[in-house]
Amino acid sequence: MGAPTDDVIAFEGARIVYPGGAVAVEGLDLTVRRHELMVLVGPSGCGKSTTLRMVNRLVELTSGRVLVEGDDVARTDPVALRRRIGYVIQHVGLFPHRTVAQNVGTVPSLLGWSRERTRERTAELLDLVGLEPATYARRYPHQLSGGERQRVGVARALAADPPVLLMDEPFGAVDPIGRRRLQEEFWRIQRRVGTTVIFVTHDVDEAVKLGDRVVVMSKGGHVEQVADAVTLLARPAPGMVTDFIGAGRTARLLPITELAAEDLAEDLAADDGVAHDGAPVPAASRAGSAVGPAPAQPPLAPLALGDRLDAALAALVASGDGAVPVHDGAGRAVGTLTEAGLLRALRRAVAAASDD
Ligand SMILES: Nc1ncnc2c1ncn2[C@@H]1O[C@H](COP(=O)(O)OP(=O)(O)OP(=O)(O)O)[C@@H](O)[C@H]1O
Repeated sequence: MGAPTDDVIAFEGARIVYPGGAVAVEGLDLTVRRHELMVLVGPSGCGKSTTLRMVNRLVELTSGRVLVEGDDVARTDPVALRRRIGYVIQHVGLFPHRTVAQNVGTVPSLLGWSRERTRERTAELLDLVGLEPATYARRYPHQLSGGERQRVGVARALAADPPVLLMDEPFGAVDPIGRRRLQEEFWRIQRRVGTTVIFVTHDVDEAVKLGDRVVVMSKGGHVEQVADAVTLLARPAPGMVTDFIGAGRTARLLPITELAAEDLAEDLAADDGVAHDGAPVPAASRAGSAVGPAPAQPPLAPLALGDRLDAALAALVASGDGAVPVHDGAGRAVGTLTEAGLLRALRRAVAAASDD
């Protein structure tokens, strides 16, 4: 291995010309930092998958270099390289005749881990992706839903604790609700495990939700902009990026911006039927947590500091009077969110991006 560096993956003038002459990636310079979740987003055919596949040598570079942990991949045995790099694709490609546990244990077994260690690791990974080992370990892929298969794919890719994980539209074939859940769970897993990830999608919402940094690509693997999600939405580069992100970009800030104390009205006397004297707010009345048939008069939905602005907007719309009580997460009332407060929060996000 090369010297440790904070750049786990480096593309240096990486160029791919496919047989037949198609220039898929013209010359890419990009680095991915340790523990970073970097998302590549761009229109169909711009070279995202090709970029990913250079890293594990599923395509060979025409010129330039790709370094993984300082090692030039062209000089690394492809089989050894792929054992060090997790790879998750849209149709996850589980082995159909092997159980979930055997699928997850594939790379550990290839690496010669003992049965005991492989079994422990498999159970740990299934837990991590939210699949109860006692229920799922012995099932076969055809006995799983699409979302469960993708979870097994993620568990398999993480099994040998690879420093790098490549994900190519991993949740693309999952229905929208399952997809949102997988995104949230994967995001939490990545924070916890700290694997360096390159994640390919053509979905801007997915990109800004997941990415520490988002790379917007255009045809030929051209990097049009690299930015954190808020900066990308608040200050997209003129031209291709602005067109690609689209007119809804301000609304896209809502699910990735958190409600802060400074967004709340100082006057806490809103007539909302909820005590503002520090009394705990029942968690069951939080937005989105209602179960069963909707009551005729839905309860107000108090928000917590740190809730995302899309939930805040929904609560404001539902409130009818344009004011929603907010608690501090421990149930202590801290103020009221009004429509003006929501706008303040959005402007705060845009202003923070401008400071970068
Ligand atoms: N095996 C191949 N042989 C020849 N050309 C290819 C091959 N694979 C991809 N290409 C071409 O290279 C370009 C980049 O393809 P790539 O799959 O990397 O794009 P992408 O951004 O991932 O697209 P999508 O979002 O549609 O998956 C495209 O013009 C594509 O037609």
